[in-house]
Amino acid sequence: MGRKSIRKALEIKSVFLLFSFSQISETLSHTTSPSPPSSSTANLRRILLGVLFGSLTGGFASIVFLLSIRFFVLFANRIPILDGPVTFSSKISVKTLKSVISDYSGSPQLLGSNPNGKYLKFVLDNQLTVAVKMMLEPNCSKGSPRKNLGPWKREVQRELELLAKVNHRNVMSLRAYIRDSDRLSLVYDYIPNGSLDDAMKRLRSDKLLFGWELRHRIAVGIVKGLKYLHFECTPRILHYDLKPSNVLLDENFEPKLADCGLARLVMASLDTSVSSCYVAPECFQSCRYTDKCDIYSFGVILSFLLTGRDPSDPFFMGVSGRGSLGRWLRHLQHAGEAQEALDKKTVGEGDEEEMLMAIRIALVCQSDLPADRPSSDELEAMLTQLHSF
Ligand SMILES: Nc1ncnc2c1ncn2[C@@H]1O[C@H](COP(=O)(O)OP(=O)(O)OP(=O)(O)O)[C@@H](O)[C@H]1O
Repeated sequence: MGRKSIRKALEIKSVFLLFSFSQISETLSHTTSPSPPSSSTANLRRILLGVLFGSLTGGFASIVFLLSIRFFVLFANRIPILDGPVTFSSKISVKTLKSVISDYSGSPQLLGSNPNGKYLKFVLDNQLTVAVKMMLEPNCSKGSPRKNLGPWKREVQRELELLAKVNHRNVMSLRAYIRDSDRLSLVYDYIPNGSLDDAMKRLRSDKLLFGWELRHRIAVGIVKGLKYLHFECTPRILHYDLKPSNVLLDENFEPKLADCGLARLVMASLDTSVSSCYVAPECFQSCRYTDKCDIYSFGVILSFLLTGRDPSDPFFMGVSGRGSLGRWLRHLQHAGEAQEALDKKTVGEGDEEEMLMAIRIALVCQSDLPADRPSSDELEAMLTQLHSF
C-alpha cells in the first residue's frame, strides 16, 4: 500500500469517527438535558387523547343506546289496561255481559254477601246461569284512591288473567270480568249445590246427611285443588282465604275452590284485617303469606268435617278456655279422648279408626310452626292412603 492510499484511508476513518461522535452527543443531549417537546411527541399525545375521548364518548353513547332500546322494549311489551268487559268463554259475549250484568237487567238473586262485596246469580240471554262476585274495584287504600293507578290496574289484570287460565276439576276458573269505575265484577259458572258452608248448615239442621266417606272425598278434592295451585300453576297461586264458603260442591259433591287469590287483591287495597277462624296464627303477626297458611286453613276445614263443629261456634269462645277448634281437638287427642270429638252423625261401621287418623292429620296441619305443616302434595298422599291404614 502506498503513502497516498494510507492517507486516504485515514481521512475516511476520521470523517466516520466525527459523524459517530456527533450522533452520540446528539442522543446524549436528548436524554440528559430537558428540552421543549418536539412536534412528533405533541402529535403522539394528541392522538392518545383523541383515542381516549373517542372511546369514552363511544362507550357512553352505546350505554345510552342500549338503555333506550331496553325502555322501548319494556314499553312495547307493557300490557295494555283493558277497559270494559273481558270474556274468556265462548259462551259469554261482551254484549251480554254489558247489558245483563253492568246494567243489572237480569234481575239477579243474592247468593251471599260480606263487607267486601256480594255474590249474585244472573241468567244470561242464552239461558246460561252464572254467579257474579261484585266487589269494590281494588284501587283504594284505606278509602282513598291510589295515586298511580296504572301499575295497580295492570297487576289486578294479570291476576285475573291467571285465574282465567286455571284448569282443574277442583278449582273454579274465571269466565269473564267487568271493570267499572269503582266496581269489579267476576263471572264464574253457577254451582247449584252451593258451598261446603251451605252443606254443613243443612247438615246441622238435619236437612242433609253425609257420612265420613263423602266428607273424606271432599277433603281429598280440596287438597288436590290446593296442590294444583301450589305446584302446577306458574306462577304459583296461593288461595289466601280458604274456608267452607269458598269451597263449592258440584252435583256429585266434588269440591271446587272459589275466590282463589282474590283476598290478596282486596287485602292489599283495603288493608282488611284478618279475622277468620281459618286464618293461620302467623298471618296475624306478619303479612307474610305462604302455602303453609293455606294448609292451616285446610286443617281447620278438616276438623270441621270430622267434628261437625263450626270453628266460630261460641262453644270455643269465652271463659271455658277451649280457645279454638284446633286447641280443643289437641287437648282431647293428648287426653286419649279424640273419639269424643267425632261427629256422631258420621261415624259408620269401620270409620272410627280412619277418622282418628284424620284428626292427627288435621292437627299436624294446624301446627303453630308453618315448617311443621305438610305441603299440599304430602297431604294428598297422607289423605288418600288413609283407607289403607
Ligand atoms: N259459583 C257459585 N255458584 C253458586 N253459589 C255460589 C257461587 N259462588 C258463591 N256462591 C254462594 O255465595 C256464598 C259465598 O258468598 P261470599 O263469597 O260473598 O261470602 P264469603 O265467602 O263469606 O265472603 P268472602 O269469600 O269474600 O270472604 C257461598 O256460600 C255460596 O252459597
